[in-house]
Amino acid sequence: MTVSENTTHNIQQISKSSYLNQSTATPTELRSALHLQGLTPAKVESFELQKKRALAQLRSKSSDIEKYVFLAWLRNTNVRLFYGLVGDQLEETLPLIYTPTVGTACQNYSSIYPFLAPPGQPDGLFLSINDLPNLTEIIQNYKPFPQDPSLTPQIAVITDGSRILGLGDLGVGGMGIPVGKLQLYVAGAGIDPRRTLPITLDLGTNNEDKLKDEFYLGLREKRAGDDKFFPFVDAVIEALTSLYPKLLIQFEDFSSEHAFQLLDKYQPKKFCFNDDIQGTGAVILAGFMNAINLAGIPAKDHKILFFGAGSAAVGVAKQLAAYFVNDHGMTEDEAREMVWLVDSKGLVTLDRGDKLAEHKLYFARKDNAGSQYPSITSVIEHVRPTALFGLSSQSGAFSEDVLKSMASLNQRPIVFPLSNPAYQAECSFEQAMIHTKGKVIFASGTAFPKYTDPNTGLISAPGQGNNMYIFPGLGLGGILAQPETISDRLIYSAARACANALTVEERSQGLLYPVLPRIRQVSAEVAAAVVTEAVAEGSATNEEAIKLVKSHDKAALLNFVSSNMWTTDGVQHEITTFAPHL
Ligand SMILES: NC(=O)c1ccc[n+]([C@@H]2O[C@H](COP(=O)([O-])OP(=O)(O)OC[C@H]3O[C@@H](n4cnc5c(N)ncnc54)[C@H](O)[C@@H]3O)[C@@H](O)[C@H]2O)c1
Ligand SMILES: O=C(O)C[C@H](O)C(=O)O
Ligand SMILES: [Mg+2]
Repeated sequence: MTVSENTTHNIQQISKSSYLNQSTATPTELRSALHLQGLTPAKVESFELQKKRALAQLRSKSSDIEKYVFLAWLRNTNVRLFYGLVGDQLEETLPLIYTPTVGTACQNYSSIYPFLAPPGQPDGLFLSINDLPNLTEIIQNYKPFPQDPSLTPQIAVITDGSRILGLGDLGVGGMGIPVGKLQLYVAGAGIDPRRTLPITLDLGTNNEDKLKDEFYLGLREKRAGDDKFFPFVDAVIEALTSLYPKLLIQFEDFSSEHAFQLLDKYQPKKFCFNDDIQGTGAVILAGFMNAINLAGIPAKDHKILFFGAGSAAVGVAKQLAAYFVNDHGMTEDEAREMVWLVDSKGLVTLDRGDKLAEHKLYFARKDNAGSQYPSITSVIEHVRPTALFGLSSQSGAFSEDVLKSMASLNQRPIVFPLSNPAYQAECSFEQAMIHTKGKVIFASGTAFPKYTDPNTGLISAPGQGNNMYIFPGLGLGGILAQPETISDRLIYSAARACANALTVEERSQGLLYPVLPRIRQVSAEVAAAVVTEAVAEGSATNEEAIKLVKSHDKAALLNFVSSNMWTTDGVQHEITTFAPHL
C-alpha cells in the first residue's frame, strides 16, 4: 500500500484498522504521513518476514487452544497477515481455526472471549432475544472494519448454538462456528473478509454446566420455546435482508428439528441454505461418487446404512437418493429403498412403536416384516450394507466388531465416520484400517493422521468428508450468479463439481477428495458449476455471469470466478494445482 493510496483514508482508520494497518511493515514515508514514527520500532519489515514470525510464535504455543486464541487475536488485529499465514499453512492452521480445535474453543468461549480481540473489535454479532425491538439498529452496529458503503456483508453464517458440532448446546459459545466457517469462506473461496458476517443468536441455553458457569457470557436462562424462537428468527432474517438485500444466509448448527423447519420455510423465499443438511449432503455425495468407483460395485447394488438420523444424516440420504434418481435412472421409491437409518432406538421403521420425528419419516423402513433391530450389529446383519456412514456423535460406535463385519461383507467397505470433532467420530482411521485389514474406503468429518502399516511400511491417507469442500464454493457461486434462492439443483451441481475436482494424480492415489492445499481451486470449480447451473435453470441475474456461461468458455468462466477472489495483496493469483497462497 502506498502513501497516495492511503490518503483517502483518515489517519485513525489506517493505524487502528485491523484491515488497513500494516504493523511493522508500514513503509517509512507512510509512518511519517500518518504520524506513526516512534510508535513502532524503526525497522520496516516485509510481509514475508511478518508471516515467518507469526508462524514461529504460533508454533511456540504449547496447546491447540492457545494457538486458537493467538490466531483469533491476529485475525482481529491484522486481517491480511492472518490470512497470509493461513493461506501458506493451510494444513497446519485449518485444524486450529476450524474442526477440531474450534470445538474446544466453543466449549471454552466465555473463558477465552476477552483474549480473542482488542476492545472495540467484535469477534462476531451477538443478537439476544431481548434485542428483538432494536434488531435493525444493533445489526448496523457491527462494523469491524472502517466502513466503505460498498462493503456491505455478502455472507452471514448464523447459529443459535444449540447443536455445535457433536458437542450439543453451547449457547453463545457457538460463535466459534460462524467465525470459523467464514474464515473458510475467505481462505477457501476468496470471499472478502470485510464482507462476512458471523452471527450467534442468544435464546438462552439448556446446558446446565453453562448456566452454572460464573464466566458464561450468554443469557442465563433456559432456551426460549418455539413460540418465541420462530418469531425471533423471522425478525432477524427480515432485518438482515432488508438491510442487505443481496446477503446470502447460511444456517449452521441449529438443532435438527429447527434446522429442517427453517430450511423448509426459507429455502423457497430467501437467498439461503443450511450447511449441515445441504452442504453435508453435497460433500458426502461427492465422496460417495468417487468411492463407488473404488468399491467396484455398481451404484444400484449399494445398500447404505446411516448411523444417526439427524439433520446431517437425512441431508446426506436425500442427496444420495437424488443421485440414484438423476444419474442411475431409478424411481424415487427405488432410490429411497437404498437407505436405512439408525437412531438411538435402532433401525428406523414405521412400526417401531414410537412417534418418529418428521424428518425421519421419509426413509423409515416398512419392509421389516414386524421385526425390530435395536443394535447396530443386528442392523448390519439384517441389511448387509456396502456403505456405513456415522452422523451420530457417538464416539467409538464403529467398534472392532462393526468394522470386521463390514470387511467380511465387502471387498472394499465404505466407512465414513463423519461426526465432529475427531473425538466424537464413530471410529478413527487407524481403527478402520486395522479392523478391515486395510480394505476400507474411508472419510471422516475431521482430519485423522495418515496410517502407516506396521508390516509393509505403506502409508495411507484418509479422506476428509467435511462440508468445507462445498460451502465456500457454493457461497461464491451464489454471490456471482445472484439467484433469488439456492435451489436443490444448485446444491447438486456443487456436489458433482466437487467429485469431479479430483486430479488424475489424486484419483490414482485412491483419494475421495482433493488435497487441502487445493481448496481454492476446488471452490473455483464448485462456484463455476453453481453459476452454470443457475444460468441453466434461469435463476441467475448477474449479466456478466450469464454472458460468460452462454459463451461456453469454461476457462473464461473460471477466470471470472478467480478474479473475484479476494487476496491479501489485491492481486489475482493463478488458480493452478498447488497454489494455495492467498
Ligand atoms: N462431516 C461433516 O461435514 C458434518 C456435517 C454436519 C454434521 N456433522 C456431524 O454429524 C453429527 C450429527 O449432526 P446432526 O446435525 O445430524 O445432529 P443430531 O443431534 O440431529 O443427530 C444425531 C443423531 O444421532 C442419533 N443417535 C444418538 N445417539 C445414538 C446412538 N447411541 N445410536 C444411534 N444413533 C444415535 C440421534 O438419534 C440423532 O438421530 C455431529 O457430530 C456433527 O458434527 C458432520
Ligand atoms: O463444522 C464442521 O466441521 C462440519 C459440520 O458443519 C458440523 O456441524 O459438524
Ligand atoms: Mg455444522
